[in-house]
Amino acid sequence: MTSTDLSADVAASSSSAAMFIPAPATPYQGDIARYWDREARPVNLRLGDVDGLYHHHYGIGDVDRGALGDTGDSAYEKKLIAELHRLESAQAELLLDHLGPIGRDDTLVDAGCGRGGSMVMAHQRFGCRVEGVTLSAKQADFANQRARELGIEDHVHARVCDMLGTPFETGRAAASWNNESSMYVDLEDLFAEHSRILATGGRYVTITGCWNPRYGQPSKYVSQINAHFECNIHSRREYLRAMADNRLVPQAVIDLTPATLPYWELRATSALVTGIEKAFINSYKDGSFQYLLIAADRV
Ligand SMILES: C[S@@+](CC[C@H](N)C(=O)[O-])C[C@H]1O[C@@H](n2cnc3c(N)ncnc32)[C@H](O)[C@@H]1O
Ligand SMILES: CC(C)=CCC/C(C)=C/COP(=O)(O)OP(=O)(O)O
Ligand SMILES: [Mg+2]
Repeated sequence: MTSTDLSADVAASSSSAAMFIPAPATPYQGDIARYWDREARPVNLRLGDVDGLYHHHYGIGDVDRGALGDTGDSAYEKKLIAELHRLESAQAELLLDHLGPIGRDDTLVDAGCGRGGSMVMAHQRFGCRVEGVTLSAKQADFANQRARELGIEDHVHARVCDMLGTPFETGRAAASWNNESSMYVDLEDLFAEHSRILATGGRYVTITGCWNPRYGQPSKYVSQINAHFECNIHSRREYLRAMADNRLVPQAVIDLTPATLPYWELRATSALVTGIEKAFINSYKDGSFQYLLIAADRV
């Protein structure tokens, strides 16, 4: 498969001046586009500055207390930022681990690509082409600028586009994913589109926060997270049902809740707190909210 095979949108360009920005499909999507256009939280930008990989997702894994050193140390906050960033990159590595065997000639699709950190990591690991979509022109510009700086703009490209209606050809993507971006869309519509673009035998992966049906209904903490990000968190049941409806058969379902708690406990001690930390910690601890990885085969 060549890099141009996947995209029917020949007019798309990585140059921001030439970027075609479609009108939002719904008023809600207009709100979300504005939200991410305006977003500039230090907890995201300062972490990205550590090594140039800019993420808008959370971290997993144990905190390396040795690397953090003494809280009284003048370099402590800088080390804390580096540690939070390391855990966020570990999260993206885990997602990439579940994409299956990917060749240099393959194309991957990042649905809701943000500033493009996961796309860069995917290209660096597999040497393949990665196409990202986001509602935010600012984020797409940022991701394309980073790709140019790294000299990988011929392989990594972001565009402003609704993930529910992409310009990608049917049945050509080797793998696709949502990294903390599926809570902005209807899951039946989302998985219908992934199912359309994926090759038969291709792999879909999501890492997401979802409410736990065992708790009963979305807890007050889940409602706080929804309000904070203007999103609509789905239940674990909805994910599995919508996948089954759309020829996506789960191969792995991993509860990452215990693995993400150390990230949140550490972040809550940082000067970069945003105020949402307690809602995540409380909802993970009371069992109303789960951090989940689901990897599914397109059959
Ligand atoms: C929390 S950020 C995650 C970014 C990225 N996946 C990461 O891990 O860094 C959510 C992203 O979803 C995107 N998004 C939300 N709804 C979308 C839609 N309908 N189509 C395309 N992107 C969407 C936003 O523009 C934003 O880039
Ligand atoms: C797991 C859930 C429910 C995620 C909601 C989507 C979201 C906003 C993710 C993190 O983005 P970010 O990195 O911009 O957020 P923050 O500024 O809090 O780090
Ligand atoms: Mg963040």
